[in-house]
Amino acid sequence: MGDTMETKNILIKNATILNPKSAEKDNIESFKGDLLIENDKIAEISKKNEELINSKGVEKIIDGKNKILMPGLINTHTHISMNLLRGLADDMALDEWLNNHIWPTEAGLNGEYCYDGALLAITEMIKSGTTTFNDMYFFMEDVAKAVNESGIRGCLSYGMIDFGDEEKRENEFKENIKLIKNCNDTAEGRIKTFFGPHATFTASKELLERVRYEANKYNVGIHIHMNETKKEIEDVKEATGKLPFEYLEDIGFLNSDVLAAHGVWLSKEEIEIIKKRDVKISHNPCSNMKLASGIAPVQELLSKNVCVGLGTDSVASNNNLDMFEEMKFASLLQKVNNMNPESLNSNQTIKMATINGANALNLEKEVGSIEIGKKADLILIDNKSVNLNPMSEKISSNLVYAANGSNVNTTICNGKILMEDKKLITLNESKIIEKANKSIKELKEIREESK
Ligand SMILES: N[C@@H](CCSC[C@H]1O[C@@H](n2cnc3c(=O)[nH]cnc32)[C@H](O)[C@@H]1O)C(=O)O
Ligand SMILES: [Zn+2]
Repeated sequence: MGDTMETKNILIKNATILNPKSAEKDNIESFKGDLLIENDKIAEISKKNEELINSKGVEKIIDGKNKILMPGLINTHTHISMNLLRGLADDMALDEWLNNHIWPTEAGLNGEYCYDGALLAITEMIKSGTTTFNDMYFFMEDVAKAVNESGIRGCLSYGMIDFGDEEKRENEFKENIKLIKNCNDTAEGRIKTFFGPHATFTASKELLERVRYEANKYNVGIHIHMNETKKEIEDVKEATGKLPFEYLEDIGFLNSDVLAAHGVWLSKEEIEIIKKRDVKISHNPCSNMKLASGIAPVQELLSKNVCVGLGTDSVASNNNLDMFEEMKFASLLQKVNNMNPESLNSNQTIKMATINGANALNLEKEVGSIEIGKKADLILIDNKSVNLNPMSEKISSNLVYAANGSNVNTTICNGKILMEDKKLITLNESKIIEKANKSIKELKEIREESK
């Protein structure tokens, strides 16, 4: 790794600092100031007119003039190795997309392919300002390797599917527990591990019950797909006689450590269960729109103080990992759905992509806002970019409605610079792209041969 990875103390001077403060209240502050990073943490924040931070012992100064400094974005639902499958199958519903295209291609995956896809995704995330992602997939120790090498922060779970088959179930637990044992809290604490039961229509009751037991035992969270499509609701109702969240409530699965991706089709009763158990929701507007799954009742969930973070899902249903675009889609979708332009305003949307995401991943003590003592996961955005001018008085407005990932100039994670002035420090972009193209070509050949 390059020199900059070794940087200990960094001073960012004269930046416009945007800080979503708490997950509960609708408050975002912005001010001009300096910020000092010591090792992996935010050590000092000075507002303009206050005493400037003493630059003694500072090894690196970043000029924050004409830049917005904000927390790195948090993507609460991904399958990053699927970056290899970008554009593989578009314009169809989830059921057909998974069964006829995604799953048959995934059958040829191995650890090396997943590593290649993960690096492609991490490159895209660092370039577009994401510093934490929450991932569920296969070959997660290879994804962990990519996280470790790149310097990003990741919550990793192995996606468990048993379709009621006991032998498959045993294997899935073995894989997920191995991931937890080998990777939890590794990479200077940047990697956390979760259990990843795929969904209530692919995982049996036995699997789900055991996940609750093992999650308590290992003290890790749970990442699951929930209530994504109408078909799923009907299938679960037919199999269990209940709606998905009612079913999970009945088997004692739900707790504040559960992060449920999607939550599109929710009954009033299910929303009450989510609230009561403090289950976290990851909202994935682009994926939900692209697969025509439906519109999640985000405004309603937020008004009931349910924690809703933002996610992209994989690029096979998005088709990118740009959290700035995701913020815009999230906000606009709620507005048109409620026929109310005040729905999901820009401050609420920024919070979804930062502090709420941290809260959803049980990382709120570490990341998601700019507080002394938190990890230095920060991004700088060029406010000289043409699409950000004139700069609105309300900074969040420009960031949600006008910005995109390519406006990110510098990305810092765990106090280490991963991209400076648009130059990647830890990763070799052209090599990663070349390798990923080779891998997907091979994967397609494997699929053809197995037909
Ligand atoms: N161990 C499992 C792998 C599960 S990984 C997670 C799975 O979720 C799939 N996936 C990706 N996006 C979605 C979605 O939006 N809904 C449901 N599943 C998805 C993805 O393709 C992958 O197969 C097995 O043996 O099949
Ligand atoms: Zn998903």
